[in-house]
Amino acid sequence: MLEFRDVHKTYTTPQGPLSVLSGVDLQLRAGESLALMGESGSGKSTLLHLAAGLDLPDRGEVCIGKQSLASLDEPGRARVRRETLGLVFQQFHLVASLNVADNLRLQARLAGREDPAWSARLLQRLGLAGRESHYPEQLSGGQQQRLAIGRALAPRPALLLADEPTGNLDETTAETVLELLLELVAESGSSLLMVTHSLKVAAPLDRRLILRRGQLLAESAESHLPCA
Ligand SMILES: Nc1ncnc2c1ncn2[C@@H]1O[C@H](COP(=O)(O)OP(=O)(O)OP(=O)(O)O)[C@@H](O)[C@H]1O
Repeated sequence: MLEFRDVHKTYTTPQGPLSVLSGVDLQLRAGESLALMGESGSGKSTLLHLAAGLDLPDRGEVCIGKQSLASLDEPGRARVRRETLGLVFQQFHLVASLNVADNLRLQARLAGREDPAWSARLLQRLGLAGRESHYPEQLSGGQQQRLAIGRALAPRPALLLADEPTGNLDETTAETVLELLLELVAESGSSLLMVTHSLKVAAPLDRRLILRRGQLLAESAESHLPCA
């Protein structure tokens, strides 16, 4: 579903080149869920941006399905994002001028895959049935993030990319939102790549990988590393 092959990424900064990823290999199979962990600044968001084709590697290849993202032009990558990916970020990025029902159907409409029965089920499962005509500002933080998750999953994307999706929520709300996210990802049949700082958040996912010094390590390898 998603593959990184020997991916390198270096940013140019006023202080000189900053190498963030140096030889990342990753395979995520259809229906699989993977937590991407690592210290602040280790490159997790960079990796997620490359997976979404929002940025390109300096070396190596990122493929979604059999499609190499670097072989597409920007409109081609935008099409892959629209048709194949769901994105959820720490900030909810809801459209303030659209009500709950219209926010929910936005992504599915853009992907050309509206499914009223699935949308109605999502609304129910998100606890937002009856709130269709409300606007984002009338919802709590947890409700807004549930809506953002529902919007991303409305087209049943092959892959959901989530960057700290519960990072802006209090602990209790975060737990219920995460549980719901995992249930709906399973129902939708999507693969999941989720960035998180939290071992507790990562625990229920199929696999956990840690980004450290530009490379991906299996969770168990972390404890065998020499001191930094
Ligand atoms: N556009 C950019 N130009 C220059 N440096 C960047 C750019 N984007 C990120 N960086 C740097 O690359 C490194 C990795 O950043 P990234 O945001 O991927 O880390 P992260 O693991 O997601 O961090 P956090 O957990 O704090 O969100 C950081 O040192 C950051 O300052």
